[in-house]
Amino acid sequence: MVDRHREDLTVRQEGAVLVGVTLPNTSESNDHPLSELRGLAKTAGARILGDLHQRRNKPDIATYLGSGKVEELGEMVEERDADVVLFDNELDPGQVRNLERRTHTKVVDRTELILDIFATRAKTHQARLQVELAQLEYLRPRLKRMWTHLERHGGGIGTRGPGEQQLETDRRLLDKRIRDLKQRLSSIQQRKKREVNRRSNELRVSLVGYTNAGKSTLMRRLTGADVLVANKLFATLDTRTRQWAIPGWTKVLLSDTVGFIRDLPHDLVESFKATLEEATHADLLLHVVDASNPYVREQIKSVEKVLRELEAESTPTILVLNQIDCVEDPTIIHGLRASYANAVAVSAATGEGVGKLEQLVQKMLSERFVTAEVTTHAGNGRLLAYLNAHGEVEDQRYEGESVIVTVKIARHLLERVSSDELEITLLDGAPLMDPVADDE
Ligand SMILES: Nc1nc2c(ncn2[C@@H]2O[C@H](COP(=O)(O)OP(=O)(O)OP(=O)(O)O)[C@@H](O)[C@H]2O)c(=O)[nH]1
Ligand SMILES: [Mg+2]
Repeated sequence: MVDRHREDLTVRQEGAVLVGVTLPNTSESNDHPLSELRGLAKTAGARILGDLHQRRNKPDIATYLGSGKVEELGEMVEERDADVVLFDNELDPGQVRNLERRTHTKVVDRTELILDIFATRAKTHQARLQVELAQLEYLRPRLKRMWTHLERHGGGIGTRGPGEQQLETDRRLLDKRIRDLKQRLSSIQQRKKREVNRRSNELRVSLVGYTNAGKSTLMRRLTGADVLVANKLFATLDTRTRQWAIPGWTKVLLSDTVGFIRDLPHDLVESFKATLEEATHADLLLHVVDASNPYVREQIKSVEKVLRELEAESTPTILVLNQIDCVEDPTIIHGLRASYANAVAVSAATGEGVGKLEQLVQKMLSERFVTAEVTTHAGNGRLLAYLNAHGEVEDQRYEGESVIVTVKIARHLLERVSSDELEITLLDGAPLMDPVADDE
């Protein structure tokens, strides 16, 4: 049952008609209301046969689209021999059913389309499990729809009278699979957490941002990593981490991860939470945007919303205004820099501005980190272990009964160990806070 439905979701090679309804509260400009859906449809491999757009004060309860427009859609589908209607909005199961009935074709809403793209692009074990979980959560309340669909096309052995009993059995199987997936994902997550804890002396910087902004291109530019770059939405679905040789720091790790999108389906955020948190719980975030996109401000807002959902809004962040080689009007960059603190204009493609970005990263890391000479008695093994675990020990020498350690360490972690048994001399960075004061 589940597999059958998943086959239905595949829109590859299919001829599609795009539909979007703009409601008054949408903040988007009027330029190309369906341009993003067009990108999603192409990424899913659909051939676009036509589109239809409507402005409404509120969605129609039965069909989302107004009834005149539904007629028009039906005609367009027939005329162009479309296999599927792709909807830019999120539909409830009843609306899908009504639209399918009236247009005599398959109707796929925005959430289902994004899930489908994720399903075809997921490569690693973890990403596959996460996508399957999101799909099943999406499917569960819609099980009934599939059965009525079968009944309608009526008949044949094996499809007769599935009824409530069959539905119950299916739901139970589905719930069992959902539990199983959650369990497997949580054990993967725990294993990863242990790995991260073991490497707690490394500094983590993560690239986050709207899909197709240029995160992977920037990752390549900064670390030389051979990551996939593509003019497709959701080219990257897994987190990739590489050493970043940034002057003055030896243990900086840079991670590239899955992009965000407006109205990212809730089930997907939930399922991908582990992957997203892995990236967002960093020492520093590089929020990459495509400054040449007319919707850049909306995209920044969408990303900030997801970051809040992931409780990462307080992580220090640099806004990377990427693709400036494609921005013709300089006032756009000026405007963005005026609205956002810590913004740097770059082109990941040409390398312009990347030096400035590295300088700002160095500066922001230095604000959180200090280099210090810590002097203590040579037998203070606990402190030495602590400094090695949480900081980057650059030098360690003995003088009589004492040991002097030169260490680069997060300011608050050093403040935590200040005591009478040791002496701290700062080699760089602003003075430490009084040790009795609260952490940060
Ligand atoms: N002109 C220009 N194109 C760029 C720049 N940065 C990225 N691109 C192009 O933008 C497209 C998307 O780049 P990616 O690096 O794959 O974007 P991403 O943010 O990793 O996208 P997802 O993984 O899909 O979220 C590719 O076609 C890149 O070649 C830039 O600075 N200038
Ligand atoms: Mg990418």
